[in-house]
Amino acid sequence: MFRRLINTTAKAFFPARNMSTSPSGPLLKPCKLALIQLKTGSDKSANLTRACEKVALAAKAGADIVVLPECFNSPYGTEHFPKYAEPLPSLEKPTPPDESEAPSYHRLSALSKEHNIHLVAGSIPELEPSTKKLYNTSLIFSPAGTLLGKHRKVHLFDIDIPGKIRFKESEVLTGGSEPTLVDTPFGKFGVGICYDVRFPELAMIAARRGAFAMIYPGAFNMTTGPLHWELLARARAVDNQVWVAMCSPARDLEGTGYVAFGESMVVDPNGLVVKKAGAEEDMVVVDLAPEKVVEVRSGIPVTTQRRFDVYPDVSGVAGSSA
Ligand SMILES: O=C(O)CCC(=O)C(=O)O
Repeated sequence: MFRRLINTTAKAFFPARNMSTSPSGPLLKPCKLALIQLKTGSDKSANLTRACEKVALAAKAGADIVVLPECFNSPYGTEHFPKYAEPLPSLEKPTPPDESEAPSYHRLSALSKEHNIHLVAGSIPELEPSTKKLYNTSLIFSPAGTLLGKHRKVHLFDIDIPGKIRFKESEVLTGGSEPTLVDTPFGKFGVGICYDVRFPELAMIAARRGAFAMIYPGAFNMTTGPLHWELLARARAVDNQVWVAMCSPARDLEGTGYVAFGESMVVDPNGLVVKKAGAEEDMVVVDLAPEKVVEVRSGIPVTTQRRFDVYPDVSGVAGSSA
């Protein structure tokens, strides 16, 4: 039953037209990727303005794809999500609500268009007007400012480590129900949000459907950040022989709220950290070379050695080349 559900979801989400991979590999041309490790506060408009300024700098540095962190337009906390949430369009219903209702959407769309970049716009709290449900949502824009993808965080961050950290997103949020794969002229990439990185399936599904990278806006904390942030990024990269990008807010030890870990990073398809930020506001810029995925997969050919006769293929494309 579980297997059937996954396969159905994956097939529904990744239509056949998205299934081919170029003979040259999943990254079709050189790509400059920039992660903005942003300092955020409680003023939504100020957060957006700061994000716009930093994205402009990334574009000036030649970035093709720019990534913002999880919950970059609000403080991170269940008490804040309802107050900051906005209705957002979807691929199925692309007409956006008015600017007064969805200011973040309009500013981010204009931003990607102004700088002619692909923008993985971190995540923001979303209100679904028809159900009144709230989601933690990443919008992905094309250089024309159109919506290319929308990822609703699938795995909600519900943890309790006594004496260290308790967080329960499910008190107010609903989990998304689809993996996300975005098609661009560079090739395809998958998107997950923060806690999603702990679940290898989303990255496996994306990689086996032809992705060259997984991009995770995230906001780990001072307990699980040192434990697992880098380990998980490297694990997803080496499992799938793809690039992995993790983009965090800056660490703010002076505030009174949730303290994000920082250390945004890009990991290569060999699982090596190529570049990593510290705790402060920063920008990580990395050139992704098209030959890297091909080279790593040809040297260690796990992508062709899988045994789907022994275990199921969660991507629903057994026999695929990734
Ligand atoms: O998985 C973790 O340790 C942190 C996850 C998290 O902070 C989040 O999902 O927002």
